[in-house]
Formats: sequence, C-alpha cells, structure tokens
Amino acid sequence: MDHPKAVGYAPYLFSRIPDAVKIESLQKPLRLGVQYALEHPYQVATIAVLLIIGITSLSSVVTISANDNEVPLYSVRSAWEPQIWSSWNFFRRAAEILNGGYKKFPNRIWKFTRADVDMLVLPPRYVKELRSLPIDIASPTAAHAFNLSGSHTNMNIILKNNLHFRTLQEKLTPNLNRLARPMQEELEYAINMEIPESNGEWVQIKPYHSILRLVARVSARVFLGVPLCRSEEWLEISTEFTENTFISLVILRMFPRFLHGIVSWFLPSVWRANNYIRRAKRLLTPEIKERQAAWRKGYQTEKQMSLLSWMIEIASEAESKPQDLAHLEVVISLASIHTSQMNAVHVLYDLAAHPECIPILLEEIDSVVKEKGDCMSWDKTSFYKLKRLDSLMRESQRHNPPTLLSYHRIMQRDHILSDGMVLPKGAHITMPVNAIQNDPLVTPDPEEFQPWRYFDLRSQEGQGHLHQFATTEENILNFGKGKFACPGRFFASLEIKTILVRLLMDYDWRLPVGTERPANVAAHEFIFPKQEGVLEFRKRKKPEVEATRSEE
Ligand code: HEM
Repeated sequence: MDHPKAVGYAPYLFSRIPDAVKIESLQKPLRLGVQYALEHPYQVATIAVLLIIGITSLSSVVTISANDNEVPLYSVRSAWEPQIWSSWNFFRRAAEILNGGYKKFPNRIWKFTRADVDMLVLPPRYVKELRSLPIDIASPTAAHAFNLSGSHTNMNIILKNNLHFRTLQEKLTPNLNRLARPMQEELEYAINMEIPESNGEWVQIKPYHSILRLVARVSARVFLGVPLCRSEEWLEISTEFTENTFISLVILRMFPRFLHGIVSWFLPSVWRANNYIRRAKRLLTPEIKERQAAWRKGYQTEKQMSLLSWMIEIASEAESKPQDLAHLEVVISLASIHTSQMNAVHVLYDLAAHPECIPILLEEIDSVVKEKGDCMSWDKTSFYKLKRLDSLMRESQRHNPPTLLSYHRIMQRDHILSDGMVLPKGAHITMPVNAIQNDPLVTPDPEEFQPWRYFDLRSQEGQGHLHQFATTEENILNFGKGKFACPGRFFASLEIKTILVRLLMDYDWRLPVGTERPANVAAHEFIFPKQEGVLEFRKRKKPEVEATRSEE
C-alpha cells in the first residue's frame, strides 16, 4: 500500500486500527487526519475547543428556543451563551443563580442549564406529592448516579440494587443503641492516634484533616468491625475514593455529556478512584467470603454487629457477589464519611467563632453525665438529651449546607402534577434547598446565627420531637424527605455528636488570634469547609468524670 510520509506515532496508531475499518475510502483521510494532528497539536486543540464552543452554543440556542414560557430559563444571559460558559458560571456562582432563581420564581418551576444537563428546579410546595412517588416514576437513585457521573466514577453500582439503602434502614438504624459503645471505644482509640498531644499548651490543628480521620475510623468500626477497621489501607480507600470522585465530577460537569467518556480517560482522579475500587475488592473479598460461610453455618460472632455482616445477612442470591459487596462498602463510605466530617468541622469552626456557646454546651453535657454517668457508657437516648447541641448542629448545617441543591429525581415516565404541570420522561428535577430554608418565611432572620433557634422551637408545646438535626421537613430538605430521604441520617447524627462531645469535654477550642472563621469553599452546588482552616486546641484539665473513667 502506498502510505504517505508519516512521522512519530502516526504509522503505529494507524496500524492499531482494526482491519474491519481499514476501508480504502476511510483509510486515507483518517491517516492524514491522525498525521496532521500529530504534526500540528496546538492547531488541532484550538479547532477542537472552537468546535466544542460552537456545538454548545448551538445546543444552547436550541434549548432556549425550545424553552416555553411555562418553564422559564434562569442563569443564561444570552441565547448565544455557550453551555460550556453556563457551566463555568454555575461552577463559580451556583449560590447566586439558585438564590436568584428562587427569589424570582418562589412558587413555580424554572430551570437552569449546565453543559451536561438542564435541571428543572421545583418549589417545595411539590414535596408532598413527590415524596411518595415510586422509583419507577421519579428515581432518586438514577439522579444520584447521574450527579456523581456514575458511568465514569464507579458509582453506577447503586443502579444494580438497593442493598446498601435497605441495610442502613433495616439494620443500622434500629441497632444504633447497641453501636453507641463500640463507636465510643473506636473514638477513644482514634483520638489517641490522630489528635496530637497538647500538654496543656495551645496547639494548632487543621480540623478538616483530623476530623476526617476520626470519622473514617469510627465509621470503619461500624461498617467493617474489628480488626479490619484498623486497616490503614481501608482508611485510605474510604477517604481518598471520595476526594478523587469529587474532583472527577466537578471537572466532568464542565463538559457536555457526550465528551465525558473521552475526558475521563485523561483524568488522574478517575484512574486513582478506579484503583481504589480494585484495592477495596482485593482487601475485602476474602473477609466477605469467610463471613458468608460463617453466616450459612449460623455462627454469630462479634463481627455480626457491622454493616458488612448485615449486608451479607439480608442480601438476595443475586446481591451476594463478594466483589459487589466490597464495592458497596466503598459507596457507603462515599455517602457517609465526608458528609458527617464536613458537618462536624463546620460546627467546630462555628463554635470557635461563637465561643460563648461552649460553656452552655458543656453544662448540657455535664447534666447528662450526672444522670447517665461517663459518656463511654452513654446509649442513643443519652445523646438524644443533648438538645442544645442538636440545635446548634442544625443551625450550623443551615449556614453551611453540604449542597445548595437536593431532592434530585430523574423522571422515568411523564408525570402530571396536581396543578397540571407535566414533568416529562427523562427530566432531571431538583429543589434549591438552601434558598428554601433561608427564606425569611421559613427561617426568620436567616442571616443570623442563632445556635438555640431549634432548641427554642422544640421547647414549645407539642414540638419536642420536631426540628431535630435528623428531622426532615417540607422546607428543610438537607436530608431529603419521604421514603427516599437519607437512610444514614440518624447514624450521622449520633456519630457527629459522639465526636463533638469528646472534643468539647476534653479540649478547649479557639480561633488563632486575629483570625476569623475559615471561609467556606464552593464548587457548583457543593459547599466545603476550608481544608486548610486552622484552629487552636488545648487539653482541658481532667474533669471529675474523666478521672473516674481512667481509674476504672
Ligand atoms: C450530615 C450527613 C449527611 C447528609 C447531609 C446526607 C444527605 C443525603 C441526601 C440529601 C440524600 C438524598 C436524599 C434524597 O434523594 O431525597 C442522601 C442519600 C443517601 N445517604 Fe446520606 N447524608 C448524610 C450522611 C449519611 C450517612 C452517615 C450515610 C451512611 C451511613 C448516608 C447514606 C446515604 C445513602 C445510602 C443514600 C441513598 C443513595 C441512593 O439512593 O442510592 N448518608 N443523603
């Protein structure tokens, strides 16, 4: 065959094309194309970028032209704005867009556009009718997989079955009382491992990192049991997989959906996350097989009190593949560790910025110690008594929500709402949860940090069980609402309180002199506590109860 002169890798690349596509008519242009690209990489990259901008501008125009008056589009300045630019805008200014849209259309459906999706934003008045819709009409799981760029981040496993959801609901939550003690034991171990000695001196610490390790360790104790929970490899997998997955999805969202496959090939965060899944399977599979065999023989061991064993117990035959169970353990870590860690870090930052709250919380903790004894022996109801701490956690979450959007669903069929509005099959719906909860009609003086806001509400007659950190309400949707609301929220509440109680009882906390509360970091709808934020802590003088604990 008569090949034109080729340089570098062009002949090699060309030789890799399967024979089936080596049709004479395609061969030459393709070969010339590859060769040109290799010889003029910058020109080709520029043409590719211009093409992407061109295509996304056109699809933007099509979206906007197709936009009927019933569902106004908010967030785009002109019909010619490329979707890639709209994505960049959403990445930088999600709060502004979502608050602005909610203010303009508080009671009607509107939408915003990103390079990868158009989202219909619904007001909370629809929660009542949406919350009981079955998954084959409005799927939260399909929406979570989409939002997490599931096909490129290993998160599509959640579409396979709902074993993780059932295990949390049917096993973890009902067993929280029994888990309180092992969680305390693991926390004791974790504090010794992760919190530096202070010897009564003020020491600087980056709570983001230390609390991540505390949460990862306590969670591992509950998810895997002893001794696997102490595996350094698992601790790395359960924290780093999430960080890499978030890096990947934040980048992927900037590109139109059809480019995600190609872009993900080039993302080191995708390679690393894939590797973490492989390592998790290698690490957990032998243990899973051993526990499955023990379960079949009817053995009850200490290890049975863990999420992994409960998954094995309730899994159907089809759900019992050891590799899938290992994969689901990583998925649950993604859903749980950073969400709880971020909440605890925000509370610590808020407490350092409002130090007047600390003695009041200590008094509350002390009253429970007087009634129930040392915190190591507390059960779930002991933590329930910390109503001021619960209120402060919820107020802190309102000021620092993990996400500005929630209640994501992908419509599996057309659905007509009670007012006649149609949610078409394939539509991605969501709610601007933070704009909603900060509406002055929902939360008076929303800009004020009022730590006892929910404590005061709960003190009113008949309200004692409402307004808790883990309570979902029509206008407070940080955990969703209805049968698909976060199944881990009661565990999260207990875990965060367990950690905060110990950090408050054992240490003083303050901001370094002359500094302010570390500012949050935003990317798309996600809000993170500042990773490099610094606090100072000092070991407190041993309280009486503590002294008794060590003597026992
Ligand atoms: C402060 C901490 C947490 C927050 C703010 C949070 C928030 C949420 C939200 C908003 C949802 C979606 C609900 C919906 O679709 O309406 C969700 C789902 C979920 N959460 Fe949480 N969560 C937290 C902690 C946890 C923990 C500790 C666990 C596990 C122990 C967990 C496991 C899950 C799971 C498995 C799902 C469902 C995913 C699916 O549909 O497959 N979460 N969470």
